[in-house]
Amino acid sequence: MDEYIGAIDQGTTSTRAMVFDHAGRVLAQHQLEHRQILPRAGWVEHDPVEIWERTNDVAREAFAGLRLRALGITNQRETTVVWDRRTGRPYANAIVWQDTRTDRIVTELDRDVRGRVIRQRSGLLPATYFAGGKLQWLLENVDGLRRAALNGDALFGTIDTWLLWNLTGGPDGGVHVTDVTNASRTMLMNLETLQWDDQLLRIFGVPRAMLPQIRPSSDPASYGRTPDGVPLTAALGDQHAAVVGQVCFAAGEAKNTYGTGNFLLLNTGPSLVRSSRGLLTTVAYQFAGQPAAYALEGSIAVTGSAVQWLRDQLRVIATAAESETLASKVADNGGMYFVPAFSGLFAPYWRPDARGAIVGLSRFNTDAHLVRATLEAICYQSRDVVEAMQQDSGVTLDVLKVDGGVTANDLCMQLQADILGVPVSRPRVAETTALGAAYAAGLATGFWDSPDDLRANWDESRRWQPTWSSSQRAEGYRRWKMAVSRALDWVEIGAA
Ligand SMILES: Nc1ncnc2c1ncn2[C@@H]1O[C@H](COP(=O)(O)OP(=O)(O)O)[C@@H](O)[C@H]1O
Ligand SMILES: O=P(O)(O)OC[C@H](O)CO
Repeated sequence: MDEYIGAIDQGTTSTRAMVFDHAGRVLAQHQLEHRQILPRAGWVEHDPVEIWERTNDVAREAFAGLRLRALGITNQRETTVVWDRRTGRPYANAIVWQDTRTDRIVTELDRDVRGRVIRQRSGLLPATYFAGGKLQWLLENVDGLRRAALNGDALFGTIDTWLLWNLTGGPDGGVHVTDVTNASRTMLMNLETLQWDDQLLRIFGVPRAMLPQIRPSSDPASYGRTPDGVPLTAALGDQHAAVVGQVCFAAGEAKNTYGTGNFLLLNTGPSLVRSSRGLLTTVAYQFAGQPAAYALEGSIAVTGSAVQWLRDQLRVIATAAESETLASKVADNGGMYFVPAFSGLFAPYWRPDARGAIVGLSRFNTDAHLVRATLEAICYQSRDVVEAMQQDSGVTLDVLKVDGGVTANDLCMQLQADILGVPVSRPRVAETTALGAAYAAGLATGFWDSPDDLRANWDESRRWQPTWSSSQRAEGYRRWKMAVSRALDWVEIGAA
């Protein structure tokens, strides 16, 4: 019987299980959404038990009848779970990466020397986005949690850790591990030693006893086996998995993933590049027995989720795909710009005080202009991070490799090429996140021999060339920057 590699991709909006063959082709897949719990303005939660159940459901469907040589896990990053090691019950809902309840915590940290320590040691910056502040909030607000953490009963994990612990037996001996890419998003790991950092743990008041062990992203020995005996040989954050899936193994190679948010990562090789323009330094991946590869990252909080907002809250479209048909009815944005700063603005601005703004409205505007402005906002935000990345790294992109759910939208990809002035290239398998987790798992078991083996699997399905004149591009970007300035200084952090 032939053998394949399985992947579980636990994303912000849905969970997918996929099976790949040696050529990187998809053999089977199944996907299920889970609830977005929005208890207050700015709060976003997931039910960890629901996520675990969805994971089981999609795995059962996709893996049925197929023999798996190994399984890789990839996940939404930063989302924070705490649970009881004796029962497996979460102490609270998971706090999702988009949640802004920690804005006061991080704003205070940035006012003194602690902000500098966080930047220097973790490669990140004080922001609501990362796990450290979320864990501090839980320790301060959930009754009995700090005591349970100190005596070793409470465990912390990002979603990789939560799934791996459950997959390997839960209260009956489940492994409590994370990988180096997920750990690099907590504000608790030292980016040079790749270990938890005592000074960072002190800043956030986090007891060491609740933390998982940090392991390489691809490793035959780190992650145990599923109840069916399939070796779990890889775990990595979804954006890092997409770097692997897009075979960006050389320094200077980059990809942009368009999902709930957008995440542009540039591989910088074994050297750690620090940004002076609002990008993050992060671990790209680490294969067992090798040094880590680092990346510069531009994270954008709201892109595909703005399309979801049009669908679910405003109801101007019935499906995400309809955004393309409606936006195609108009030739341009009709003067309208939409800055979807629902969680403040992430890279390169890092402004928790920003909120969504629609500007330039006149009576002429229609729902089609709003939808087109939403697609343009996805692309303008990407241009902001590309500009910062090119200046910080000295690398000039001659093509942008893209993937993720939004890249199904051909109009949006054409707009991206027009707004950037650079061709945009989509691979045959746009599910590069799951593919990257499968690659990392397969490399650990010898299913693939080396990263070079994987390059041969990458194949372009479509390329978009820029069509706008340079003056049109410059004028559009100038207006976008004006729109961004209108979205700032809205939330008065610290005001009662
Ligand atoms: N045709 C489309 N046009 C625009 N956005 C789309 C389209 N199809 C899906 N999306 C958006 O893509 C996102 C889902 O992409 P996906 O890569 O599955 O995200 P995630 O991994 O964050 O769950 C959703 O936010 C959805 O609104
Ligand atoms: O689940 P996605 O694809 O929206 O990715 C979320 C990111 O990992 C958040 O940092």
